[in-house]
Amino acid sequence: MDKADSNGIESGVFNTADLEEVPHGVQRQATVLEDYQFPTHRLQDKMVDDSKVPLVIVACGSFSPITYLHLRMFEMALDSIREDTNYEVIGGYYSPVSDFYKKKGLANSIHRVRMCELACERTSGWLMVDSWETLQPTYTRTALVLDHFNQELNQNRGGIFNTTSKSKRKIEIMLLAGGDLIESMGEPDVWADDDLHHILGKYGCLIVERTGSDVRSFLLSHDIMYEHRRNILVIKQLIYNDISSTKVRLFLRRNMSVRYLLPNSVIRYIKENDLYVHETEPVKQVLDRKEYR
Ligand SMILES: Nc1ncnc2c1ncn2[C@@H]1O[C@H](COP(=O)(O)OP(=O)(O)OP(=O)(O)O)[C@@H](O)[C@H]1O
Ligand SMILES: NC(=O)c1ccc[n+]([C@@H]2O[C@H](COP(=O)(O)O)[C@@H](O)[C@H]2O)c1
Repeated sequence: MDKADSNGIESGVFNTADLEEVPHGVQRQATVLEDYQFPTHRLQDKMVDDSKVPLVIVACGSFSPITYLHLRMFEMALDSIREDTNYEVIGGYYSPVSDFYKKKGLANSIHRVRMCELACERTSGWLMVDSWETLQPTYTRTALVLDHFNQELNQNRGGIFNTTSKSKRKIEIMLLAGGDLIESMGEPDVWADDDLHHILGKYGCLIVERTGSDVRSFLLSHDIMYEHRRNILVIKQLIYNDISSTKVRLFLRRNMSVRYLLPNSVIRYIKENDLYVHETEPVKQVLDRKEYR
């Protein structure tokens, strides 16, 4: 079997996503904690290649709204992992941040989770959304979000079966993030040092380079990042994609087209629920952000 085919996610096992316009039921997440169940409907339950290390990728963020860039990040990660590592990717999750994060432009989490669900179910064959973070009574730090995934995957499920289904192995978990999120780790009072050691030491990070930012120099300059550099994989964007949720929100407010920036199903959901059009995020602030300079 060709190496590229040895991963279930790439071999077609997961490539069964319907086309966007084909109506079909979309797996829905709980909206209250009592009903919560960890989503596993697209999680590979058995290794394809025992010589590899099983890996689940988790992307934390606002996703207000989710765009094609957020979807592409996972595909770029998959390519880099196949090329440069010995991991077998067995699943990918979005974990939208809770409403307590109180960032500008954050639509209600029920909407953000739903938009991620539509995007995953209608455009991907392997991505899922976990609403656990949004259902917590307070804001949850990213280190604890990764612990939740570890609890679900390794403690509650006991890991993943090897090819013969006779024994189970521990699943590794890595945080997928853009260069800007990583650079925020160098800003004072945003991340606790203990959390950074926990995230980078116990788990690891896949960093998608962002246009105009030099992630490698940043990693070199940051002591904690440098210490854990072997757990960090920098993913080069070979086709630059800089779709911005902030700008999408601005376009919606100005009644401009956002087609081909995000899936049609998400655009339809935004229109149906009248999202973002009445926002008051200052336009100057939107355009002043570092990435637009
Ligand atoms: N242009 C980009 N290149 C690489 N990664 C990106 C880019 N834009 C966003 N990301 C990454 O996507 C993830 C989710 O981002 P998030 O939704 O929190 O912010 P955002 O996409 O910058 O949106 P907003 O405009 O609302 O701040 C983060 O890890 C972020 O670093
Ligand atoms: N201390 C922390 O755990 C910490 C700090 C900043 C951002 N984050 C996370 O990063 C993600 C993106 O945040 P921003 O949109 O602010 O870049 C969110 O999921 C947020 O929870 C975590």
